[in-house]
Amino acid sequence: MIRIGHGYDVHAFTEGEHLRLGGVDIPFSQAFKAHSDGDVLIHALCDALLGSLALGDIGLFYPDTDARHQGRNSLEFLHDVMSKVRSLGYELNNADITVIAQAPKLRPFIDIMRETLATCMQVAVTQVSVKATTTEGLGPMGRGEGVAVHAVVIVAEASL
Ligand SMILES: Nc1ccn([C@@H]2O[C@H](COP(=O)(O)O)[C@@H](O)[C@H]2O)c(=O)n1
Ligand SMILES: C[C@@]1(CO)OP(=O)(O)OP(=O)(O)OC[C@H]1O
Repeated sequence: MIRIGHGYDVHAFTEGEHLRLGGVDIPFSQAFKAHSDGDVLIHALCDALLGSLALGDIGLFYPDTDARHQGRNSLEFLHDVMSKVRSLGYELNNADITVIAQAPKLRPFIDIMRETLATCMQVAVTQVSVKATTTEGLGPMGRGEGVAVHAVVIVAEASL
């Protein structure tokens, strides 16, 4: 059986010197406001993986009321979520992720994000797509108030 999952997350900007996106530190004039490291891309990806198996969402497993998650590297959430997926007998077929950000320009960082995510999930880099788009200046992302991410995954039952 194959199953599809979708995840969506938004984080606002606050003072800082880089953005953590897809497990990569991207130089920028601001950072993400969050309880963890604020990696909005990984949060959306975790929600897509959890959603694909109707397991709930990231806040259910890693609540922002738990001090253990304060400042935590979101790659650890992703690694743990993939373990849950595999423990139920599923493997990731592919993930397609769209980052909505007016700035910074993400193109130079796309491939290292793909490699970082693929390594964390123990899949091939060809199974992980990351794309970026602006909103042509429209809305909160267009005004540079933060970043939104959509993630879609297909998971498939692992063959015996
Ligand atoms: N933060 C971003 C946003 C976009 N890109 C790249 O630019 C292309 C054009 O973006 P539009 O929003 O004008 O369609 C887009 O396809 C991305 O390749 C980017 O690198 N970083
Ligand atoms: C990741 C968690 C936990 O540290 O906090 P944040 O980094 O604030 O991220 P968010 O996507 O708002 O919610 C999930 C939280 O449980």
